[in-house]
Amino acid sequence: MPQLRFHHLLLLLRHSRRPPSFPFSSSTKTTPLLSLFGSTPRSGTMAAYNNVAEAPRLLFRQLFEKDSSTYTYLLADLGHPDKPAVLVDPVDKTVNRDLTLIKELGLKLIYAVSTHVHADHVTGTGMIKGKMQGVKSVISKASNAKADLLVGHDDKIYFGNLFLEVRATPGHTVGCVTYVTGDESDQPHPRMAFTGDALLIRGCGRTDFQGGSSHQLYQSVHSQIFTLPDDTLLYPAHDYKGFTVTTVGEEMLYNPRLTKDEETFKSIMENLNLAYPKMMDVAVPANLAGGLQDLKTKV
Ligand SMILES: N[C@@H](CCC(=O)N[C@@H](CSS)C(=O)NCC(=O)O)C(=O)O
Ligand SMILES: [Fe+2]
Repeated sequence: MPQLRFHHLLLLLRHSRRPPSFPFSSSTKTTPLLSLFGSTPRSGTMAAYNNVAEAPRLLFRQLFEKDSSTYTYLLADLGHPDKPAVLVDPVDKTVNRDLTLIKELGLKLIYAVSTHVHADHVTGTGMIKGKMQGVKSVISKASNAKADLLVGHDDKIYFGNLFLEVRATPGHTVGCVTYVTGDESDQPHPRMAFTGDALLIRGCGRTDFQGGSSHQLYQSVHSQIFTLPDDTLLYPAHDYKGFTVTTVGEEMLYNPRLTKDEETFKSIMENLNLAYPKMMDVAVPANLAGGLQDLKTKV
């Protein structure tokens, strides 16, 4: 590694300023994107840079449940003294793993949030409430499910100075919502959207049960997700092909269903011929009731 000189540092700082499309702050403070996601800089250059940068504010983890191929997302505001955290779409089978991680990271879980009434697995929200005091479950009012907080379009769910903005995206189910990250701190981060099953990577949720409608889903994605900035990171509730993340720009170019006109989309959706999820008869009633509560096993 060549010796780092003062003008190299200046160059690094200039090139790492946030792109103009990053939302939520007019601050010109520098924030290295790598460190936002917890990566440890290894090179001397990055270490030197890190010495002059602030600690990342947003903690983000993508967690996976293999039987239902479900993603659970952990977000926390590390800039707040309590480190308040939110879990999006926890699964009953992986609640212990998730709560252990939350404890190890010293976070205070305040919300366990669902994107919709899942048909393929039982939500972990009810179980979490029984295991960790003070956690509130959240789902959309339109889902007709039980939870502590019933949210609607444009509501904001705050954790510290960060929040999730609720966007109604019905079509896979009547009550589906997408949660979009927002920030009232002076440290901007890339915008992220948790799309549930409204938008899957190079796909979308099926529309053949739970009040599904291919017309509604098409309108929801085009009006509420494809209108976000192109560089918005999209995180779905499931992936069956090994993908982890996509962007609005990428899906608007390459989604094989949602790039078509609405009539073609409807015809694709009518001909998916998917078997019903194996857990559907157990999962839907349990999730409408807020998830099964198992108070016996504590982490
Ligand atoms: N085989 C799985 C269920 C697969 C499935 O139906 N996935 C849903 C999301 S969970 S409600 C879906 O919308 N899939 C769309 C697609 O194109 O795959 C099981 O038995 O659990
Ligand atoms: Fe679903």
